[in-house]
Order: sequence, then structure tokens, then C-alpha cells
Amino acid sequence: MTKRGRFITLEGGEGVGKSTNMQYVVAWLEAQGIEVVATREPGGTPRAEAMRQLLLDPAPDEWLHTDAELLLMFAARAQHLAEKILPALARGAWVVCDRFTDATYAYQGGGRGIPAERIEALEAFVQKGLTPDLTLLLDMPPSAAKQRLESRLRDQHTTRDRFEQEQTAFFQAVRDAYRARAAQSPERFALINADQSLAAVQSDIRDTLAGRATLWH
Ligand SMILES: Nc1ncnc2c1ncn2[C@@H]1O[C@H](COP(=O)(O)OP(=O)(O)OP(=O)(O)O)[C@@H](O)[C@H]1O
Ligand SMILES: Cc1cn([C@H]2C[C@H](O)[C@@H](COP(=O)(O)O)O2)c(=O)[nH]c1=O
Repeated sequence: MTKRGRFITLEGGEGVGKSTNMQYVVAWLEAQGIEVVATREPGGTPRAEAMRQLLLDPAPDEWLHTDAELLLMFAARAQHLAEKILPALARGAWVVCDRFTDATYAYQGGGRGIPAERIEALEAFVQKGLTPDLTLLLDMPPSAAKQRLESRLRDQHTTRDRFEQEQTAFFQAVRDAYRARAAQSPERFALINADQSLAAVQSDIRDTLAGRATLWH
């Protein structure tokens, strides 16, 4: 019988380095001879990416109800799980995902103030018990991450999406919620100090991947 693959997620606020370090994680795992499926949320499949457009579109004259935002996050997740994540894990591939349900607890829970019980109900309905095997939480103060984000937006000539337009208090609440979740589940989370050189961050990530016994047994 094929052994189920592992599910690794990267989490953290805006601009902390998730996409940059995602590439590092994928390359490191592939160097160990592992088949890796790299993906992201919201999105990861064509229909889920269409939902991402609705969620991130800053459309200045329109608003999105917070309950609609929450439900769309889980609708995109249901599609992503069925079409991509679950089949990959079943055939033994490892899935590395840029954000997953911890982002919902942090942004819709911490940021928007939606009660955790409502998120838990949707999580149980959509995920049916699936949780990541390891979550790398890239943590740094939002003020420092904002500077990185702004320089990336300048370099890439892109504009802020709907979440990136939020104020400092929102991002502080997101960070607090992430840290609280990491403290509740230390066996799943690795808290990585993202406020250091890229080489130092990647060294911490490498040590975490190599040292997490639950991934390898
Ligand atoms: N440790 C680091 N030190 C300095 N700059 C970094 C570091 N890590 C990433 N960066 C730079 O910071 C910017 C943001 O990084 P990245 O896009 O990977 O963040 P992100 O968390 O994926 O952002 P988002 O939340 O918007 O998806 C990029 O320009 C990247 O090159
Ligand atoms: C999965 C998920 C994501 N979000 C937010 C967080 C970010 O602002 C965007 C995604 O953009 P990124 O540049 O790809 O990080 O979506 C959220 O609010 N809730 C979620 O569950």
C-alpha cells in the first residue's frame, strides 16, 4: 500500500517571506528524492484561483461581507482539496502549501473578528479531519514586513490587493492570532524568526525539516 504523503504549510503575515521560502522548502525536499506538489491558498486549481480573484480584488466601489469572505475561503479550499491536495497525498507525494486554514483563523478570526467556533465548524465540514503535518510560521513584526512588501510592490510594479490595503491594527491582530495558534499546537507548528537574513531563515527551516521526526517516520 502506498504511504500517504506529508502535508506542509507556510504561514505568516504579508511580506514575511512565504513565497521566497516556499521555493527553498520545495527544492530541499526534492533534493531528498521526494515528489513535491507546490501550491497555494486561496487558489491552487483553476476554479479556486477564480475564487481567489474575487477575494483579493480591491474593487474600490464594492465590499465583500465578512461571512461571504469566510465562506469563499472554504469554498476555494474544498475545491483545492478535492482536485489537488488529497489526490497528491494519496499517491504518496508531499504537498507544500503557501497558506492554509491557519490563515483563516488569523485573518478572518483575528483580523475580522469572526468567532473561532464558526471557523471550526467549516474546517470540520470541509477538511474532515485533515490537518497539516508541519506548519512553518514565519513570524516578524508587521511594521518590518511592510517595508519588505512595499519594496516588492515597487520592484514588481504591482498594486495592493484587498488584504494588503488593511491597516496596521489588522496585521497586528493577524500576527497575534497566528502566534496564539502556534502556542496551542507546538507539535505541529515551528515558529521561525523571519526578521533575520534570508540565509539564517533558511538554515532554521532546514533544521526544522530535517529534525521533525513526525515527518520521516
Ligand atoms: N529574510 C529576508 N530578508 C530580506 N528580504 C527578504 C527576506 N525574505 C524575503 N525577502 C524579500 O521580501 C519581499 C517579500 O517576500 P515574499 O514575497 O516571499 O513574502 P510573502 O510572505 O510571500 O508575501 P505575501 O504575503 O504578499 O504573499 C520579497 O521582495 C523578498 O525578496
Ligand atoms: C488562505 C487564506 C488567505 N487569506 C488572505 C491572506 C493574504 O492576504 C491573501 C492571499 O495573498 P498571498 O499574497 O497569496 O499571501 O489571502 C485569508 O484572509 N484567509 C485565508 O484563509
